[in-house]
Amino acid sequence: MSEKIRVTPETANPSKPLAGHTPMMMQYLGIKADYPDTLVFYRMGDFYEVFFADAEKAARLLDITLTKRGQSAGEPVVMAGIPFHALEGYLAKLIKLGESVAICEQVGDVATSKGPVERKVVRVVTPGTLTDTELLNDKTESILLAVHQGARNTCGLAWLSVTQGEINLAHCASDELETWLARIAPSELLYNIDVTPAFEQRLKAQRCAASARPAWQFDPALGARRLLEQLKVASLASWNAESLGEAHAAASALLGYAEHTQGRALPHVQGLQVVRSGELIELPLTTRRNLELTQTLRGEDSPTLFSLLDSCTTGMGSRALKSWLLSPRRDRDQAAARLEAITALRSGPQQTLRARLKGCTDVERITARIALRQVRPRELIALKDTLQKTELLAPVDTGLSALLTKIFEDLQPPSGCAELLGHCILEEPAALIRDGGVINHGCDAELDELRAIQTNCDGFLLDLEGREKARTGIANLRVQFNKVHGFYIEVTQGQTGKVPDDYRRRQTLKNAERYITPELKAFEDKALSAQERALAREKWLYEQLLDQLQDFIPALSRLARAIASLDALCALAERSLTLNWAAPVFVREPCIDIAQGRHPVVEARLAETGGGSFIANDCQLTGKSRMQVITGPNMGGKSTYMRQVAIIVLLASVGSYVPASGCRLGPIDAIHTRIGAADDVANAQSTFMLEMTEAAQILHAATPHSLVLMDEIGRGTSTFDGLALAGGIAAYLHNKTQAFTLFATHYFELTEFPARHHGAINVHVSAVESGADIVFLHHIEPGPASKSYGVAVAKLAGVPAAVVNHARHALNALETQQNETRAQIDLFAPPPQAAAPELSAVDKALVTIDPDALSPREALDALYQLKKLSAVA
Ligand SMILES: Nc1ncnc2c1ncn2[C@@H]1O[C@H](COP(=O)(O)OP(=O)(O)OP(=O)(O)O)[C@@H](O)[C@H]1O
Repeated sequence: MSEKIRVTPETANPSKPLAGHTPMMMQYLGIKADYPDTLVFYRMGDFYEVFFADAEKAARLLDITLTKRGQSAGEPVVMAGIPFHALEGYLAKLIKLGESVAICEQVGDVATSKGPVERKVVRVVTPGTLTDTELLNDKTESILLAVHQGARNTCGLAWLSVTQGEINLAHCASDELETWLARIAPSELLYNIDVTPAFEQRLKAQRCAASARPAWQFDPALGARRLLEQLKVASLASWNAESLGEAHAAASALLGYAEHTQGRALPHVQGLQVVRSGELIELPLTTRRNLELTQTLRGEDSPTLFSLLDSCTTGMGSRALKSWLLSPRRDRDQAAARLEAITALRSGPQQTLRARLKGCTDVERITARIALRQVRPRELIALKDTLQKTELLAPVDTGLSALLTKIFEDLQPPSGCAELLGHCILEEPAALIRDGGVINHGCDAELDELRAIQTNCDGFLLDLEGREKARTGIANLRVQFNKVHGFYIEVTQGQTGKVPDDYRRRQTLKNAERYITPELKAFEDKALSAQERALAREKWLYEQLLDQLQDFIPALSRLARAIASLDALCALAERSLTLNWAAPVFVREPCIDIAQGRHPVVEARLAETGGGSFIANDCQLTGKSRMQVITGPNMGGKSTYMRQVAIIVLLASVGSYVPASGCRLGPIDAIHTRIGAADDVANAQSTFMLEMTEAAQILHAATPHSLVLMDEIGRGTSTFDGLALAGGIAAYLHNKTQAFTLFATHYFELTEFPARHHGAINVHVSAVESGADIVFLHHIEPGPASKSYGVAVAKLAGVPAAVVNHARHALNALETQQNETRAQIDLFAPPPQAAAPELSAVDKALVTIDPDALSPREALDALYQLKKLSAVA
């Protein structure tokens, strides 16, 4: 019965006058006017309905049927609906598509209301403010970010995950915005409607939902006030956050929007963190992508560095580990503390602890849901079990680790919380409080009594039946119940003469009469209302329990953080043991000194597929020898080697053990990568343009403390162009930037670079020829590669023999020709100074004139002479 229905402009536009609409449509349109850009799900009985333009959109996105019913203001009402119990599934689909949904529930009393029952939007579900377990990914935060475009090319940022308890603030230069967005990875972002079109364009280019909010919401003074109220403090001084006016403006919009979506304040958000440029090691988006930190180049979750590392037993641990991996700090205090903790855990306790952590519920998200009063009964039981479990997480031998000592201090479950939950909630409660069957027996006398009435019902009726049979002498008398008529005593027609006076007729059937007595009526009133009253009582008691639980929120948040950190540290300890990793050593002098390093993901894949063992390689970059020019055949292992160096540097900076037999690491401020080239068609950038844009960004941003990976720069254009550019870029990195650089290239000419640049050396990946075939040894050796083996690799790849033969002949011919005509080109010579231009006749004449030695007459002559010369020129 799907019928294609068009929405007329009249009904599509809810701002039109409401006159002429049915009362219900008036109510709907009134609510919709407050949510013009959001799908409104309007509760009607067992369905959520969407109307008019929303209905068209929902029908299209959700593949549900569009229908037309009745009339309102002379127009058919176009609508689509979903059953209320299937809400989660439809929400998940819409959120994935970047849509937001306002959930409008019936809040008034159906029995007493005149006209449509009162309805209200109770929450707005948006991609960046998710709290439902079913909609959230266990291992990823859903982050809401507000961006404020400030004066003088600065931006204020404020972000949070509604299921965490912390607000983050930052200021950044406008041109660093994309780097920050890559780091924060928001699911939804908000910006001031008054931003410049160019700025808006940059925000919209992000792959997340972005919406413009009214300018007044980005008010610094309002933001500062909101922060103080939220954190319940008198000043932001202890975070050094007083002067971050632009971030305050962003925080104002952020908190306003988050509260608006939840329909209430966020009492669990009580932490603040100020993230400052320069505190973190830069990991630009290209680096995250190229190193496949959390996503493969094809956009999958595995195999990545994170999927390899993440042996956490809880979602909280996985999320903490991911955030550690993506935000290593430049100062190494945090990394050193983690390293110390991992070392202590490796010596034994990690196994016991991991076994005990297994099965811990998501305390962090449940805590947020308690604060937002959305928690479900079964989550509370899971929380109780976890609290009892954490009591078992007695401090292990923490060695000298201050971090572990602190974690064990915070692991104490809040006293009385588990007991309260055990006392109040049934061990196996119903899924939703609205169904009843949640509150424990013995928790509330009134509820127990109401439940007793229901339980004792059968006994009472049997007893009454027995007594009435004896009183009336009617042997086949029955006491029964049906939904329409309630309780009754049924007497067959032949026996009605024996019925006593206090029997009142309720219903006459063909063969029987049905009666009620005062005693049965009194019981009926009590029994029927008992069920309803018990349900209402349970709901009320649940609300009371939520009130009581609010006091535990700070302690529960602390506990959640402690479990998350312990789990992440245990996972890193386990990985280091299983994968045979070593502890890095931090040193002050500039260096990246790796002994027998491996690429952990390639190594794991080789082990999995039985593809042979991984060949470990050293890498030494020091203050004096900062650049390696890496040559060797395709498939030889250049990219793998470069990536493994970056991954080892990153892991060490996070505080993890590393896949090597040893690693000494000096200070690092960034990891830049320029690897591979895929056309960014979406942004209309050609391969070469993209390559040069990325290279330019690196040349501007890198410092002597940065690690730079350059893989085959210049190959996107003609050989000469590419070679010349590659040479220029290498020289700039070597002379100006002085970053630690791994420079892989197929241009053999670049192997001459180290001869002219004292900070660079040649290395190559080894391969040997056996007949016409090639064997890769994947070993990094000093010196340049002797040849490129491109044709041999093509043969290996299955290129037809005829093509390979043709190529081999052509190659020989080309090499001979080149040797004969090779002119010595000095690729790395500085560009010549522009030759001094020749002097013009006027200039030459001017040189001969000495104004102080001329008489007025001579000066006039000279002037005429100059005019004449300039006319000739
Ligand atoms: N050290 C190693 N030990 C074992 N196998 C390796 C090693 N390095 C690389 N390999 C294997 O060789 C394959 C090719 O490596 P890689 O992509 O690094 O080569 P490449 O020299 O960068 O090639 P190209 O120049 O074509 O990009 C890898 O997928 C991996 O399977």
